[in-house]
Amino acid sequence: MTDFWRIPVIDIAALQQDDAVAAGQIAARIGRACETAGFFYVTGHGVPEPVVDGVLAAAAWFFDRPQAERDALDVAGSPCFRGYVPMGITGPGVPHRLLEAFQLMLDLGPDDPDVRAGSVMHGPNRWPEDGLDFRMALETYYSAMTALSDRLLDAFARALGLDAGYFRPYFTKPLTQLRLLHYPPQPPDEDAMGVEAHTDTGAFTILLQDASGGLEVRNRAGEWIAAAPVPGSFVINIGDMMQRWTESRFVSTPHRVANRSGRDRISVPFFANPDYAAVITPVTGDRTEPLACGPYVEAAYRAAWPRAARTPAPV
Ligand SMILES: O=C(O)CCC(=O)C(=O)O
Ligand SMILES: [Fe+2]
Repeated sequence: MTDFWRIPVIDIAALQQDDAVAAGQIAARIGRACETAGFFYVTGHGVPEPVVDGVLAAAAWFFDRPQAERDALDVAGSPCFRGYVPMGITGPGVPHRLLEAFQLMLDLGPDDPDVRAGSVMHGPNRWPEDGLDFRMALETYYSAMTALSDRLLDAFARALGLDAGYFRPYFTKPLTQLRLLHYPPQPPDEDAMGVEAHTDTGAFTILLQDASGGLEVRNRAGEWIAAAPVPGSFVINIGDMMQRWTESRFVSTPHRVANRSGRDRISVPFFANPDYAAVITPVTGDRTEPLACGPYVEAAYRAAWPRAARTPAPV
């Protein structure tokens, strides 16, 4: 497998035009990036700047609220992993993290069939009391990311030699999660990380990072490659599920964050996950067991936020 020492920047503007040849060329570049680094930047993505600025401003507003207000939205009070995750709260065996978060998924009311059935992955989002602008900024951003993720899914499919729409039916009521992350400035002598080395669980991630820097990606030689902020871009990375879906043709690469910028860092990952009911069988062969998406993502969420889901795990 080829190693990498830089993370490619790919202008995907042509994916939005009606030019199959150009789209094919972009898809091929994306495919090569997914096979080597498992990480790439996109520019020319068409997400309006005010939408991006809006979500960063919303995050700054939220993390500036009094601690008591943030705590009122604690994910521990949510039956479905939505809300605020205070600093340092992680699963068993995971070291303290210099990170707090706000997270949401599809916003589903009591009449939704999955909510009625008691699913811990489906339910309502939680919002601060005077947070109408906050909510609008996040919902607008979530829609923009959904549209971008559809275009990326089509590019992944083309890169794999599949029909462009191959992945779409797996993402009709997706378990996709949006998180706002706040990394306070890290004391130089503090050896805790914002996020320690890990791979992402789901299909793929669209990450917005502010100008602080601090994200690093591990190449196969074990060196940490900085994913420095590129203005106007998003960082895309392949997750474990897409690695499995492609029988490791696309790679899920370890990465970590330490905020040594001396100021607060905000990032906004959008974790694209298929539907609860989706069953993933490898696109390139049949050597791997099918994977039931819902239980897999649910198990990862239960491990990450053990206080959040009061409903007992399915047996
Ligand atoms: O904040 C970042 O830049 C990356 C965060 C991350 O890797 C994650 O939340 O999975
Ligand atoms: Fe990650």
